[in-house]
Amino acid sequence: MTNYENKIVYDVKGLNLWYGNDQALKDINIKINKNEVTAIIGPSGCGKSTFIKTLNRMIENIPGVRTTGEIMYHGINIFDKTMRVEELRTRVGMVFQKPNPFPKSIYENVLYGPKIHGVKDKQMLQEILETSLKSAALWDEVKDRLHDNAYGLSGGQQQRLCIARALAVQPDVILMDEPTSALDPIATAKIEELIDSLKSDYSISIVTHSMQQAGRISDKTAFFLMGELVEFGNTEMIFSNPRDKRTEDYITGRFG
Ligand SMILES: Nc1ncnc2c1ncn2[C@@H]1O[C@H](COP(=O)(O)OP(=O)(O)OP(=O)(O)O)[C@@H](O)[C@H]1O
Repeated sequence: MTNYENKIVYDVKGLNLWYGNDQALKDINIKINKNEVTAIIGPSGCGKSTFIKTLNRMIENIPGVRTTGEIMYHGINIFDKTMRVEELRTRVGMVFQKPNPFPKSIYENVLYGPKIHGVKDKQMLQEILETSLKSAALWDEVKDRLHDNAYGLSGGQQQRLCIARALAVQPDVILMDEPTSALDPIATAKIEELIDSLKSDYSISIVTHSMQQAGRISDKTAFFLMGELVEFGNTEMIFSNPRDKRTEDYITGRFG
């Protein structure tokens, strides 16, 4: 394998997806790299959420969904019978638009996954707790109240807790579906800083409605329109010199 191939986490080939009779993704081909932030942009209803929810097969929870094509994850098609969905979802964590901590303590939220995976050793759990909260830039704010209920945290802190919870099971991909849309500008800036620091260890794909945000934090940008991937490339290029007229119209605010 060349270094280039080693860099690829996802190689999506000819992906189509239908909700019943309605096709929501059309012949998507895209490669998603390690140590990069990939922004998924496009107008409402173009298939952004559908696409990232397909990457960890979360989409299958919705009845009537059908897919064709391949999503190669480190060289293995995630739709193969041999792929264990639980394992895939452990390796590919997800953070949603609205922070969704469990109604439990901060401690229990972070350690929920590791405990389910059978980690019992107290010292190991403590290490996972501390590392995950530090990586999510939340440790200093919560270290003295780890056993307080997560609902007592601010929205931005809850979102960072959800990121810590995702990190605790040692994923290699983090999918984020508009993770800052429910947050104020200061909390948003913190999450953006965090995303930037996390990319040295993870591959991050983020759906965002904010082109400014895509410009600030992503290395690559994928522009979706009506279920198609219209353009994909270096963020700088997409924003300064898009190849497709539809991309240009969208980024210059002519529609969407
Ligand atoms: N559960 C569902 N059942 C049927 N159709 C769905 C379902 N979820 C999404 N769709 C349809 O699939 C298409 C893509 O939706 P999706 O939510 O992926 O778009 P999006 O780009 O993420 O939109 P938004 O920016 O508004 O969140 C839309 O036409 C939507 O109506």
